[in-house]
Amino acid sequence: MIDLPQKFLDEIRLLLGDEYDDFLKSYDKPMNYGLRVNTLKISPENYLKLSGENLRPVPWNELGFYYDGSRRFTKNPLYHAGLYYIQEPSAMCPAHMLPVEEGDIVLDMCAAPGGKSTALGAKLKNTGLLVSNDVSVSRAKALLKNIEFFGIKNSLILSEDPSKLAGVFPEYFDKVLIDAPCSGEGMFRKKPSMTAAWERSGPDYFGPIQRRILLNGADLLKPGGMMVYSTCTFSEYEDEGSVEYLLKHRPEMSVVKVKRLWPHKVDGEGHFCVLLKKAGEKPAPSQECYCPQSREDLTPFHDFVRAGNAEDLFDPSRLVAQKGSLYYFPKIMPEFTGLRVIRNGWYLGELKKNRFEPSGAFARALTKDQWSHVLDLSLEDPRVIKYLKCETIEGEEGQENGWYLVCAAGYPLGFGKMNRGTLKNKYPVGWRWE
Ligand SMILES: C[S@@+](CC[C@H](N)C(=O)[O-])C[C@H]1O[C@@H](n2cnc3c(N)ncnc32)[C@H](O)[C@@H]1O
Repeated sequence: MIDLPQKFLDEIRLLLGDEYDDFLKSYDKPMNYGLRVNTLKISPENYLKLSGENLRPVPWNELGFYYDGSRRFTKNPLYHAGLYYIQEPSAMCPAHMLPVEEGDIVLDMCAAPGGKSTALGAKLKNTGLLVSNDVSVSRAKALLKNIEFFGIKNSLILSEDPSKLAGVFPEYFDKVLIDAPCSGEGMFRKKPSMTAAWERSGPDYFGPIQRRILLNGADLLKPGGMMVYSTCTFSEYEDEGSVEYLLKHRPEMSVVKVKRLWPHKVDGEGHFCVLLKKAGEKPAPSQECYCPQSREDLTPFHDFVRAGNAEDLFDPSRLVAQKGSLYYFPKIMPEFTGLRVIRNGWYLGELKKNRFEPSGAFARALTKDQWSHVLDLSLEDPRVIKYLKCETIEGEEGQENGWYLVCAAGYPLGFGKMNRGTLKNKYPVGWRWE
């Protein structure tokens, strides 16, 4: 049994009344493990077929499944191909609740490490714009990896304080998600060490932070826009209390629906989500495309994509070179000068002297049929793991020299350069299978 703080227990008893004993018993239940399928790459049905897994669905998200925690689903080529994200089942609720539509401009305000951003990106289907922000630079870097792993091309990753964003992008977003920092009461079962953190910084510490972020979120939202506020805590001060504060100070906001997940009622940890709407008529969609042009020579990139028969994928006016790194900007992009940028657009690779080195993110956002030279390995082929471990592998008989898109079961993992039957590995070292 976890040693729960008495003050926490007293508050829960007050909140739950008759259900208090059931709530306490939930701490003896086994933990739930979940994965969420990446629909940018595969449908849930096809994932189950391809993996051969018989997984129980998560009731509140059709893309989510429970799995047996004694098995490591991260040690799987399909995970490395970005086909799913490992996510606690209750945490699948907030992004699912936000009604994102194709073409929307979406902000994920507290995004790292990317559980909700990857879900929002999948909903956008690489249309519109996904701005994923986290105030912590180190956490924003983990977020970047997950965005790239998923094959999301239309993102702007920032690391800023929400008040700064509100100053730069007033009423710019169609949808905003605030998965706020909180006292984490709903995670005590998953991470018992969080009880000590709660004693140091509990609801009284997080409440004012949440209230400030919520006001900024409302100011960032277009009239007619929608916002989800979520926490993984039970505290009424942090949940309903923060929402009440928002409604009082931003009367144009109203509650559409509320969902509370209790661990004694569902197979998942504690979570609170509320969907809010801002009054007013939605303005015409933004057409702004900020693409700072540079004088760098892009010939090596054009040669590279021509050799792969992939030139048509790119509108040259959206190719942006920044000190030798090449990005493809989304169709919609606001001017972001002065903000701390972790990533702008789809990172394609490095322009070296007379040659181009493709990135892992480039490969991940392609489909197998978008590149002419493919080394497609079956899931059982030992070369898959060798490739993911950044080792040199052999190609297939008769494969000519050049850049190959290495795939597992048809899903891109990364690039490699074939030379006389041997493939030089270009898988990013930071993504290496350990
Ligand atoms: C609950 S976590 C977010 C989890 C994330 N949404 C996911 O699904 O992977 C809360 C995040 O808020 C960030 N954070 C803390 N204070 C913040 C602030 N004042 N503004 C923006 N983000 C903040 C933390 O760095 C942390 O990554």
